[in-house]
Amino acid sequence: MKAVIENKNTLIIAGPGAGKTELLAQKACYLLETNTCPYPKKILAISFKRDAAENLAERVERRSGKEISKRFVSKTYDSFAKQLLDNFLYGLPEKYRPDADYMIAIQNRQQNDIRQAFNLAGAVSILELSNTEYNNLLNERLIEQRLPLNEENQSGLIVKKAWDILLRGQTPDFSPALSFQMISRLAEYLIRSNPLIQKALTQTYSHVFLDEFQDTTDIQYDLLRACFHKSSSIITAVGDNKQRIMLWARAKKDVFEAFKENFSAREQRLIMNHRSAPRLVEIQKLVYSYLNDEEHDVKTSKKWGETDGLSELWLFPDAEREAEVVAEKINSFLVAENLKPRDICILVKQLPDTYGKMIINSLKEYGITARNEAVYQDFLKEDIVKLILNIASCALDKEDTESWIYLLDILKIMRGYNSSRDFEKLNLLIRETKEFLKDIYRSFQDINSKAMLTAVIWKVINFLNMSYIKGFYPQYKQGHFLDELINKLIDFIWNEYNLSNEWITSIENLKGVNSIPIMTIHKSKGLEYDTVIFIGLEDGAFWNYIKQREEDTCSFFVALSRAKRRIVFTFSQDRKVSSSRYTMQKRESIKSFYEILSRSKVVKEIDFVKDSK
Ligand SMILES: Nc1ncnc2c1ncn2[C@@H]1O[C@H](COP(=O)(O)OP(=O)(O)OP(=O)(O)O)[C@@H](O)[C@H]1O
Repeated sequence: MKAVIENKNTLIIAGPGAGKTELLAQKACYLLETNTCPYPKKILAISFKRDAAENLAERVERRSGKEISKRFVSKTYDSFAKQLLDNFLYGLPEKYRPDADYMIAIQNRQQNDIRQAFNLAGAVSILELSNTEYNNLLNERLIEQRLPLNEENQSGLIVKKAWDILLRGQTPDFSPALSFQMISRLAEYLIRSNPLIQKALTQTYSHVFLDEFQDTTDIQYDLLRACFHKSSSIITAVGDNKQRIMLWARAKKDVFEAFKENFSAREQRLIMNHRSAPRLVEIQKLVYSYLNDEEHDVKTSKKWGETDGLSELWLFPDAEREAEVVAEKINSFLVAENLKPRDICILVKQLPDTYGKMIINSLKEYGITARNEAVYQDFLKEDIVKLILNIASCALDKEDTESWIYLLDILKIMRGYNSSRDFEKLNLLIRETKEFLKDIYRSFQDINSKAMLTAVIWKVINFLNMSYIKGFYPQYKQGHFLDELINKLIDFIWNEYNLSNEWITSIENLKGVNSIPIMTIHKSKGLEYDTVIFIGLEDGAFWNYIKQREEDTCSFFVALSRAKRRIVFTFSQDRKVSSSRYTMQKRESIKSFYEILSRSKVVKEIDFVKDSK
């Protein structure tokens, strides 16, 4: 409770399942309902992933209602930085002002865009480097320095020239493209050069929440400092340094210490684990002390009995046998234990398609679907995707009241209607929407081609009205992102329809209601499942363990701590991983993980190798 009502800059450090996210939700409700965040000021919450930002906003809305929670603004770091840049583009000095139509350079494309920009900038000597050195250098060099860049030496000039090309493009065919890291650098420079924007920001947000603070990068930290250092905004950061698995993505190693010092933040600790059953917490404690040295007393929730929690290690001769057994066991979890597909998660260190392929096929024999969630995770959290899918759901299924309420709430706010005043308008809106949904229902029945599905989706968008959409969701104002999302949505729905031949099922399957998610540990951060099956606790999966022992152990910890009641690890003696020529798997370099499992005395080993002989 103390952490909820504390009204000073605070750093809350706590382990997995301690309720860090929950605490932020409770704190938001407390601040808004008691007017400690005085009207019309707002709370800004910044998370790393879209689903985390969304999850937090939903928790606040459920408790305090839609009206009050309008003053709770939950964003990702990327969207926060991008919105600052887009809203105040002209506040940037001309030299660093991007073309207003810049595109987002993402993942593989980012590497190519940046490489091309450097090539165009004439970095001939850099071209002699190896591919990895080259990419590292380019990715680092562009963003390592605060702006403006030092242009006094030759290499600084090349970096600046590459920035110029990425900011404004180069004729004939190189379009302006910025990575999110570049956007954050620009946003930070913008705030630093415009004290009035910084003032407006701190006057808008009386409180700022930072989730998963251990993953904050140096660039994001710079941006936070530029925005809120020495301001009246009160910051609450929550995190766990044992879940620090983003060092490869430039997470700032000393971010806790820096925050305490720069923002005079007080540290508080939570010692509960509300999530995991006691036996699983026993294993977590051992990993914790392996990472930490300090003894740590974690309390578990009273909802569990003392001996609750199951952990098993399954050993296999090869990945085929592994797939058979995993599918058979999952089937029995669903049937005998009455679990739902979304109660189970298949986790992998990386390459979900490679590690999950055979399991997906074996599960099909039981009529169970599993899918690589990376493809859908962020996409399904996009506002426009959720809205269109909800419209499709309530058009196709009259009983779906949840989607109907969701849709009506958004339409009301989009059109600026007030529930207690605009009675007539609201009635008309309800009638119009019902008619429209009937029409959409009929249109769905006639669809027999992708072109017809496209026409129906556009009918929905036109009903919503493009300018209302862009007004309501400012993230879609700039660039081609909205069009890309709509095209992708049409592709996905059409694929699902070709598999099930039934519209309601297609929409449900796309939402993932009926499938078991397969994901990497990175993607599982902040999530929780009754049962977690970690596939491939092998040297091959932790191939860089020797060089990044601490980060990999943190990954192991994150995987372990996603489970509420049961965690299973698999080891297969033979597994083909596409990037390697060798198929024999070992568990020598990660033997400390196995020692921890064995020392905990709660992990049951089941040897399917013997069974197979
Ligand atoms: N005070 C509480 N009482 C009961 N249950 C709680 C409480 N706080 C959190 N929980 C529940 O415990 C689980 C974990 O909470 P939450 O996701 O907030 O933890 P976290 O500290 O953010 O975890 P992680 O760092 O592992 O992602 C959730 O199911 C949540 O609903």
